[in-house]
Amino acid sequence: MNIIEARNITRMFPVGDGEFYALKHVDIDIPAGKLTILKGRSGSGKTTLMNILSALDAPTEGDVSFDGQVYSEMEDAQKEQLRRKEIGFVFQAVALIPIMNAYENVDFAMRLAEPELTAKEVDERIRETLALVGMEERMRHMPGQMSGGEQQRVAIARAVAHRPKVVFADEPTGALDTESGLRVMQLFRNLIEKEGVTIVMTTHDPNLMELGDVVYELEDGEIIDRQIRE
Ligand SMILES: Nc1ncnc2c1ncn2[C@@H]1O[C@H](COP(=O)(O)OP(=O)(O)OP(=O)(O)O)[C@@H](O)[C@H]1O
Repeated sequence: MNIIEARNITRMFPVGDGEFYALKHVDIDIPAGKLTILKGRSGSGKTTLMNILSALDAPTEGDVSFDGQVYSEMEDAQKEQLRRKEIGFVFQAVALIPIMNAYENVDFAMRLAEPELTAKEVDERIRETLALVGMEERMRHMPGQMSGGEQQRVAIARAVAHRPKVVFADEPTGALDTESGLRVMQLFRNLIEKEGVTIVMTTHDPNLMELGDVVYELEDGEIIDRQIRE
C-alpha cells in the first residue's frame, strides 16, 4: 500500500525574467511502513520534492494524495493540521531549542501536536520515545551538552513522539560522522518495525542508500531510476 502518491508533479520557480523547473512531471509512490530514500546530485530537486510531498510547498502542476487526502482539495488550515498531526520532520541542521533540555524539547513539540493529551500521557510518551532513541539517560542534558549524533537522536524523538504516519528527513545524517549516521539509520529501521512509521529521507551518502527499501534517483528534476529491495 502507498501512503503517499504524487502524480505529474512540476514545480516552476520564477527566476529573474525567466522560469526554472526544479521538478518536471514527477510521479512517485511512497510505500507505507517502509524507508524510502531520495538520492541525486545537489540541485537535482530532492528537497523541493520532499517539501511538496509534505505539503510545505505546492506544485505548479500535478497533485499529491496522502493517505487518501488530496492536497489540492484541502484548505491551508487542513494541510497545516495534517502536517502537525500526521507528519514529523527531521533536518540536517538540528534545530533543538538551546535553552531546553532533551525532555523539554520533545515536550514542547508534543504539546503543539497533541494538545488534548493529559500531562501524564504526555510524560509517558516523552519518556518512551527518548528511550526508543537511547537518550533516556540524558534527558536532562541541554543540547550544548550533547554530541551531534545525540542531538539528532533527540530531534528524531521530537519528530516521532506524536506518532506521525510519515517522517520526512532531509539529509538527517549529513552533519554526522559515519558511526552516528549509521546509528540514525538503525534508529529509523527500529521506528519502522516498532511503530510502523513510514520514512522518507534524502542522502548523499552512497553507504546509506542500500539501507532503503525503495531508492529513487533524481536528476535535473526528473526521476531517472527506482530500485526496490525485497
Ligand atoms: N525558491 C527557489 N527559487 C528558485 N530556484 C529554486 C528555489 N528553490 C530551489 N530552487 C532550485 O531548484 C533546484 C532544486 O533544488 P533542491 O533544493 O530541491 O535540490 P536538492 O536536490 O535538495 O539539493 P541539495 O542536495 O543541495 O540539498 C536547484 O537548482 C535550486 O537552485
